[in-house]
Amino acid sequence: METVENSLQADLLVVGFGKGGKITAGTMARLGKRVIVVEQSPEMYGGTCPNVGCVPTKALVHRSRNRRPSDPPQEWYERAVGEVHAITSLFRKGNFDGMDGLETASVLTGHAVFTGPDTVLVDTADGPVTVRAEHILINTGSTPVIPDLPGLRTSKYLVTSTDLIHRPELPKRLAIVGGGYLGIEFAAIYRQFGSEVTLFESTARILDHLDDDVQAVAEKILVDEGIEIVTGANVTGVEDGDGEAIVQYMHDGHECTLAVDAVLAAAGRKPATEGLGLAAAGVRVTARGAVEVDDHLRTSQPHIFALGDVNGGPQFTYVSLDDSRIVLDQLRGEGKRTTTDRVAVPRTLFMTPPLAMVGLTEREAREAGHRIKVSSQPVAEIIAMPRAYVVDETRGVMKFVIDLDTDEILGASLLSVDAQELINTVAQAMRHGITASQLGEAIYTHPSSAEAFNDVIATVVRSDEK
Ligand SMILES: Cc1cc2nc3c(=O)[nH]c(=O)nc-3n(C[C@H](O)[C@H](O)[C@H](O)COP(=O)(O)OP(=O)(O)OC[C@H]3O[C@@H](n4cnc5c(N)ncnc54)[C@H](O)[C@@H]3O)c2cc1C
Ligand SMILES: NC(=O)c1ccc[n+]([C@@H]2O[C@H](COP(=O)([O-])OP(=O)(O)OC[C@H]3O[C@@H](n4cnc5c(N)ncnc54)[C@H](O)[C@@H]3O)[C@@H](O)[C@H]2O)c1
Repeated sequence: METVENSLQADLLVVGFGKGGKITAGTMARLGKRVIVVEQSPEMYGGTCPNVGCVPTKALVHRSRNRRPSDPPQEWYERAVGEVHAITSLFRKGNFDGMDGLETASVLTGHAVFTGPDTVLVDTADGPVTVRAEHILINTGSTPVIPDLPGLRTSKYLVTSTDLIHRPELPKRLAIVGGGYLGIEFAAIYRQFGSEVTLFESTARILDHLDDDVQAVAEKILVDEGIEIVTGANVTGVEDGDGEAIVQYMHDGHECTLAVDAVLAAAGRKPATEGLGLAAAGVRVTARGAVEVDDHLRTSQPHIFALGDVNGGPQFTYVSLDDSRIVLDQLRGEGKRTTTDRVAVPRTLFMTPPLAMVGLTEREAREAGHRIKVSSQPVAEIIAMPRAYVVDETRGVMKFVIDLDTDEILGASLLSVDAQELINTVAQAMRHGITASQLGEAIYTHPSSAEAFNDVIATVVRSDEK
């Protein structure tokens, strides 16, 4: 790297050590390009996912499920938090070493701000450093939305997901504002560790995008685990009391209150563009605060790209990873790959059992004008899948939405043990035109979860056939 009076010159500068930037940076450095990755926090090498997102939360899901009713909640939780920190430290170090150890790459720790279209000022512990680069990637991720409710933002009981997973004290009573991915996952985790959990969701029901049949099974699992779910909730404020917070809300026309030890904000995450100096770089943002990009993830400045949550796309680690494929195709490939190439992008909400989805729901398929048939079975009734009984997890349902005329798999909702793995097989089938019959009549190992497809796809519960 060429250094002149606290300034550095690079071929590629990555602002934010997220997934997509990391993969692009590593690939370009291995090709001999001079690469600098800037990360504002030494606790965040590798970004959200390995430090405070996917990895620690799924490690907590696992540890919460291992707790027996006789295990003391606080002790068990504190040990789990310690174990999870050991995992994230290992991954963080791996991320730093894996990048900084490359011959032509270095990691610079400090907050970055654009000062021009090709320059960024980094506030490092050793003083400011200016980095100039030919290409720049914005990969700064997202930050939690804290709803603007009276008393919430200033409450000393307010926590973000990051705050909560770092605390060794298990909240005895936890209120969660927002019943999306994060809210439901945290509700399930903390309930299983022994907290009393109340989930407030403003829409009329949780998991509203799901078909009624799957939604009902998922909600029942959460309720049976002891999670209090308040839907159509209008949280009107939070007041700090003596050693507790009082959550105020309207429900069914009544003013209600709930005393809790912590209030988790789980009302979505917004692209991290504030204070980045994007105006100085001539990079436009959308009305929702995301970096504006085209299908190739180029910003309004052609040499600057934005990857991951910051570009306003779906907020998943594997989407940030796929963003890196698009950007790498621009930097060293044919430049053909776009975000519109994506087909059948699966999603998993890690409640227990996990809820995984891909493609269209039954409702969406009908709205799109397909003549369909629906194949579905409760997990407990899938004779071809003894694994559910083997691992003692027979809750859930599997559902496929199939085009009646072409046998194309239009979508699937799998609420079952191993669904986070199974959904990838379904998505791959959808991408490559494998029909429902072919997926349903394939040979699978035994006893496994995939063999459920043999039974479920053959079990047609509804059809538009006249
Ligand atoms: C609790 C939780 C659980 C999740 N679980 C899952 C899951 O199971 N599966 C899944 O696919 N997704 C999950 N997600 C979403 C996933 O973590 C994100 O979509 C993904 O990490 C986004 O990656 P990214 O590449 O956009 O950047 P990030 O990984 O968010 O990295 C951005 C980095 O930029 C740094 N940064 C920001 N501003 C600056 C600046 N000005 N200067 C220098 N550095 C800066 C930040 O410190 C951060 O390290 C979860 C998210 C959360 C919060
Ligand atoms: N397993 C995973 O892949 C996973 C896990 C966690 C988070 N994530 C990602 O992180 C992102 C953020 O997750 P999230 O759950 O915070 O966002 P989300 O957008 O999934 O859900 C937010 C929920 O909060 C509700 N809400 C908003 N304001 C409210 C209010 N004032 N009162 C009550 N409810 C309110 C919304 O109706 C919505 O249901 C998601 O987009 C997701 O992609 C992914």
